[in-house]
This record gives sequence, C-alpha cells and structure tokens, in this order.
Amino acid sequence: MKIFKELGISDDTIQSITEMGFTEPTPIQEESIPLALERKDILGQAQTGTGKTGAFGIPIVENTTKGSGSQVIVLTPTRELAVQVADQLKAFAKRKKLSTAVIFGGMSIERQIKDLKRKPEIIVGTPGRMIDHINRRTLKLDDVETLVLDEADEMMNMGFIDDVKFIMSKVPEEGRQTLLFSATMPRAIQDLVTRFMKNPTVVKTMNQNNSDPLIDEFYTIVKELEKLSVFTSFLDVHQPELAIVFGRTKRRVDELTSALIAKGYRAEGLHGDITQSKRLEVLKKFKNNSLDILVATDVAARGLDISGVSHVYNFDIPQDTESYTHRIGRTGRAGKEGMALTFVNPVEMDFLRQIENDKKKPIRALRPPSKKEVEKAREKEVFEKIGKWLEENDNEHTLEIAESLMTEHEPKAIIASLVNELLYSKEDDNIQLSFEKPLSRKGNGRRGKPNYSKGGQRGGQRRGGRDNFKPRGKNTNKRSSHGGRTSKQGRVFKDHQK
Ligand SMILES: Nc1ncnc2c1ncn2[C@@H]1O[C@H](COP(=O)(O)OP(=O)(O)OP(=O)(O)O)[C@@H](O)[C@H]1O
Ligand SMILES: [Mg+2]
Repeated sequence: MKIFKELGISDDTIQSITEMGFTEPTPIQEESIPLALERKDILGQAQTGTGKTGAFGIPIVENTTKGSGSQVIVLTPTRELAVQVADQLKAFAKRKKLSTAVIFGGMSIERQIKDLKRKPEIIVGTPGRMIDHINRRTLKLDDVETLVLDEADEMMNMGFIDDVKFIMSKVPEEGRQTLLFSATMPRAIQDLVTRFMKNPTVVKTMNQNNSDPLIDEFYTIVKELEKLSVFTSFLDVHQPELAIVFGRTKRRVDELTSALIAKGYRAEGLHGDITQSKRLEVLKKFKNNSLDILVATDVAARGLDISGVSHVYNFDIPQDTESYTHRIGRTGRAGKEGMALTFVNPVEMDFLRQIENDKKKPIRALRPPSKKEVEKAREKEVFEKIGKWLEENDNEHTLEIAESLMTEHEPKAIIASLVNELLYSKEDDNIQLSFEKPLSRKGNGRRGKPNYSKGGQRGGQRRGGRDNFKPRGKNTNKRSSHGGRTSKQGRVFKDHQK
C-alpha cells in the first residue's frame, strides 16, 4: 500500500484530501492516479463505495491550472450525482482554489449561464443540460483537455450515447484525455466506449483484498399483497440508521412513501417526476437525518454516497445484475458494513438466481420476522424512546398536565394508555398498494438489452413514467417525536392508479 505522496500528488492537494479524512489511497486510487496524472486514458472499474470519485478527481485537480479556462468536463447520469461529484472535486481543489460549476436540468439556466461566464476550471453536469449550453454557446469546450464519464455504462443505458458523442466532438482532439469509471462495465459498453478512447488502460480492482464492500446480502420470498406488511415488520426489527428502499416505478415509489408516512415512518420519495428543487431538498433531509427512509426509483441507484445508510431494501427486485449491484452499493461504503434485502415474488426466483450466478455469490434466504419478534422490537423501541423523552423533556406545562391527570387516574393506567397509543396506533392493515406486475421472462424483458442509442431508455422509470400519481400531503408524522400515526392518507391509492 502506497501513500498519496508516492503517487505523485502535490502537498497542496494532499492537504486538502487529508482534511477530508483520506489518509491512504484505496486500491482503485492507487492504480489509477499515476496513470491519470500522465494523461493516459483509463477505463476504471472498482466496487461501489471504494473511492472511484477520488481515482479520477484527485489527478484531474492535480493536472488543472487555475485561470487557464474550463479544462475538465465530468458527465454523470443523474443530477444528484452531478452535485455530489462537484462537491467532492471542490474539496479536492480547496488549496488550489480551482472553481467548479454544476450544470443540470430542472434548475434555472440563467444562474448556470452566469457561473459558466466565469470560466470555471472544472464543469460537472448531466449530458442534456450540457448540450443545451453548448447549443446556446454559453459553454465552449475549446480549453477542455479532460473528459470524465462517471457511471459510463449507465449513461449508455439511458440512451445518452449520441449526447456523449456530441459533447466529445466539441472537445479538441489533440491531447484529449478520457476517463471512464463505473462499478459495472458490461462487455457491450466496453467495446463501445473504447472507440472514443486512445489505447485506454483498463484498471480493474475487483476482488482485491480489502476492496470488497462489506454488504450482507439477503432475500425473502413474499407475495405481492404481503410485501408492505412484511416490509414494515423488517423495518421494525432491523431499526435501520438510514434506509434506502427501491421501487420499480414512480407510482410504486409514491404509493410506498405515502403508506410508510401513514404508518408513522419518516419517509420521502425520490424519482424523476418530482421537481428538481424538491429532489434536492429530500436528499438534503436524508443526509442530515431528518428523514429515516428514502424511497426511490433507480434514479438513486448510482453513485450516491450518503454516510449512515445501514440498510438497502429492494422492495421490487431489480431487473438486472448491474442495477442490483449499484442499488445495494448505497450501503457498505468506505469500509463500513451494510445489509441488503431483496423481496422476491415466488415467480421471480429465476431473476434472483441469475443475480447470484452473475455475482458468483450466494444471497441468503431470510424468513420474515414473526409477529412476536416484531412486537418485541417495537416494545424495545418504545422503551428507548420513552427513556430519551424523559431525558429531553423540560416542558413545565406537561408536568402540570401530568399532575392533573394523576389526580383523576392511576399512574400505571395513564402510562399504559400512552404506551398502547405508541405501540398500536400505527397499525393499519387497510393500506393497499396497487398491484405491481412481477418481472417475467416475456413481459418486462429481463435483461432487456438496452438500446445504445438515444431514445432507448430502459425500464421506463428513468425518464418518462407510467403515471403521475403524486404523494399528497406533507410528512407531518415525525415518528421520533410522537411515534403514532395521525393521518390516514395513503388509503385511497386505488383511486389514483391512472
Ligand atoms: N482514500 C480514501 N480514504 C478514506 N475515504 C475515502 C477514500 N476515498 C474515498 N473515500 C470515501 O469513500 C466513500 C465512497 O467513495 P466514492 O463515492 O468515490 O465511491 P465510488 O467507488 O465512486 O462508489 P459508486 O460505485 O457507488 O459510485 C466516500 O464517502 C469517500 O469520501
Ligand atoms: Mg462513484
């Protein structure tokens, strides 16, 4: 294991990354950084959460000169990822004082135009908005020397190939460096992308010591109608610090979010039909712990790095191994442990076996918790909550209320009634989600070969959607503050199917 200095990184940049808590390079960083510093083209593959952002980010910051125009373009498949990558690059470049701009759709273009006018050395963004700016001539790529495609295979899956080619064609060819990174690199994509590159060096650090994410992987067989109750019973038993739950469609995400809120959980949804400002707000809330459960489509599957995500649930089994790998990779990052649980409809067992085969790793079966286990877990939670509330409560008025209650009732009876509320008021067996068709060999086209051209978006849930069910009402049920369900929203899903 080398240290950063031995990889050829300057003291300035080493200081910046040390402040971020990076003391030694991860395997993909150790191998990629020296090559990237020499301006070699790289096709980099390493597991989720093992520092690929640093593997390209540290050397590009190192090779970039302040005041020499926009020299780096980084493309990402989603807007949230663009923001995150830009933040990380900013931190790498803190000492060098390089300026960074983020360019993505759904937000004011004026502000971005202003940012671009200042010729930031590094520009991060999604392909669509980047092209908008190129066409408006608010972005010129004459000074660009390095192009990075983070989650390259996903950009191809989403049909961005022509967009990427277009952007590429605007970058001066001479001396151009292309860096391509992802945890998954299907063969077809490799063939395709290497055509853009000049003798790329393939850097692969899969299955090296200490580079395997520490994710415990499980599945549970559950019928469609029982999914919701089985899911909440797992939640009650697991008590995740933070959880991400993946649903197959936007409608699914909306319905599941509303159902969880109605049952008293602090959950919010994230998918492509939600306004961009709301999407960013939800992610922020999730990051600063004012939300426990993020319910999302595959829009949150790639690249997002949120510390504290202890559990990933595939409420619906993903349609291919790549999607599975990225989804569960939202936990078990940077050497931390995590747990992933996939719900499998009995008719979807083939899909699970295929994932196991592709990953060459068995996924263990888990039976749903028994009623008794759930009860015990909830009782424990209530016990802990009451202890915490006792410590925190300094509201004199509530003491007065307690005293007057005690003049009329037995203390034990008062407490029992409150505990009863806390334990059982969120039980609502009437909530039903709309039926979601299980994956099938014919129907949903398992491993439905993505179409590597514009318009060939797979799955439908990424861009465009099946319907526009919107969650109603705000999450007012702060589970941690009063534990009970106060609203019955979410019961009327059937009315909103289409
Ligand atoms: N050398 C390092 N030392 C300590 N922590 C690191 C190091 N490199 C990266 N990290 C941290 O590890 C986490 C994961 O890094 P990153 O997001 O770059 O992973 P990734 O490989 O791109 O994952 P994904 O495939 O999900 O995109 C981040 O929180 C990052 O700050
Ligand atoms: Mg990444």
